[in-house]
Amino acid sequence: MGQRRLVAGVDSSTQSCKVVVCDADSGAVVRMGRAAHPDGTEVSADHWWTAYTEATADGLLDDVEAIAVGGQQHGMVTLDEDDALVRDALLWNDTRSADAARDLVSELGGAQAWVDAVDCVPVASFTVTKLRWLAEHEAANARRTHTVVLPHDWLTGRILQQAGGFGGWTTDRGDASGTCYWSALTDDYRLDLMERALGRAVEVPRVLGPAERAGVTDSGMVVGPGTGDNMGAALGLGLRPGDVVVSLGTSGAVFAEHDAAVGDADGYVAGFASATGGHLPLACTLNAARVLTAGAHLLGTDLAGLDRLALAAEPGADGLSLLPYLDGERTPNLPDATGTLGGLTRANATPENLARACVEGMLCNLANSVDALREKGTHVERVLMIGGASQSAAVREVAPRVLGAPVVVPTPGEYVGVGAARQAAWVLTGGEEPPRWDVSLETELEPPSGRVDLEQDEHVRSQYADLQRGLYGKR
Ligand SMILES: Nc1ncnc2c1ncn2[C@@H]1O[C@H](COP(=O)(O)OP(=O)(O)O)[C@@H](O)[C@H]1O
Ligand SMILES: O=C(CO)[C@@H](O)[C@H](O)COP(=O)(O)O
Repeated sequence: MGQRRLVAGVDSSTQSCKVVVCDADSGAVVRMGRAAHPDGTEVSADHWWTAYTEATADGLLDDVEAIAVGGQQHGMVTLDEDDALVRDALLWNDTRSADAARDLVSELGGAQAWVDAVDCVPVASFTVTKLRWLAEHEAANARRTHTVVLPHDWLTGRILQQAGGFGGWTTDRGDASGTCYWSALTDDYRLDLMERALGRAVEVPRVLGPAERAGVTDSGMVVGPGTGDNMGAALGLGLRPGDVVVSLGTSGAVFAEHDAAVGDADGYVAGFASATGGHLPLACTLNAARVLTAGAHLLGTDLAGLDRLALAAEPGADGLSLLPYLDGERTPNLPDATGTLGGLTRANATPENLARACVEGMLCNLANSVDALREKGTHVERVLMIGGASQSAAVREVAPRVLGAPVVVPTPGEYVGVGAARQAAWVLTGGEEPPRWDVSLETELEPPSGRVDLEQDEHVRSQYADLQRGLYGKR
């Protein structure tokens, strides 16, 4: 038998850094490490390096031949001419650039003009809006900025700076497409849009091909291009036509592989690029798994307790609905919104109903994103549900009903990390396609089809939609 070859994938996400070491042929996870990131929407990139170092301590990367990094998308990492950090990174969930987003949209001539340019409508999450905020609020930092990179670009470069082999900053199509100054329509930068935001164009990372090397360390470890975390998850899951991913991490992300741009001037679906050379239309909420932790906290219980309570309530929580905009919201674009509990009466004011409303509210918000993808021509044959909150029993009960599609839960795993590792294996072995790695399923959940069930499910969606419309006048 030939010797086993090892590759590693990193998921440097909002809440933590997870590193998986996989068998390059089969994708089997051999070992893994993790470390926490600090909370907050403004974080020094140095923390990501500290967490990566901690997660890979004690020889985790021994004998690893190639590595790639998947990272939280959009974060603005500013570097001076010596590549030192100018300021803390502003993350995807930092909403201070909401006014900048509005200004940029109107200055270019409206949402359609942005869709024509980069297939995305800027919202506070996107890097271009953070650059405008920097120019308007921190002129000295804006002037010191020589290069702008994304979280995964920074960690990839830092690995090479530390271990030898750094040849300049790099990125990939997937993550670059989340800046709004790189276009998946033309596969090229739109530095005029960066200049519009920041007042001048600065250095940007070189965009590598899907299986191109970012570098090789002194010890001979190949470093892949890496990608955004959602593009990494798509690679890790090996999506087939009809698959739509609903990822319930800090963010709620809904996406599918596509062979063409989507062009959504309503701004629900962003026209991102995939890590394999195609498109990855994606709708993303700021509020997902942490709605459940907040709900549990409110009820004085833990996540298992929240599950028990939610499962003891009837669908629709006896009329109680939650608009889950606890951290503001991005999809729909309501950066200043807060959470709203609607339909509260003395009769329905129970812990069970409140727990149910948290689960249903989080999922109704994401169901709107699934519908937006459907409206843009995505065929939804089944939903692949991943991310921390996919482990919740109540989420598993409610998801197929509210999303209106069969839901499969892959065997629990770090799919962003596995996707990055699959990219690393691809870079190592070459070839037109990434290596075939099988994904096993833990469970398949069919939506109930009885008349009463369907009426209940429709009711859950419509009471949520009524509350939303009443307060904000839109989906
Ligand atoms: N059984 C569970 N029920 C609900 N939420 C869970 C459960 N297990 C983990 N989570 C939540 O999942 C989140 C982490 O998921 P993850 O996909 O790793 O997020 P991220 O990639 O954004 O860091 C945390 O907010 C955690 O509370
Ligand atoms: O902004 C987006 C996608 O557009 C988020 O999905 C981030 O990429 C962060 O993801 P998680 O930390 O929740 O995995």
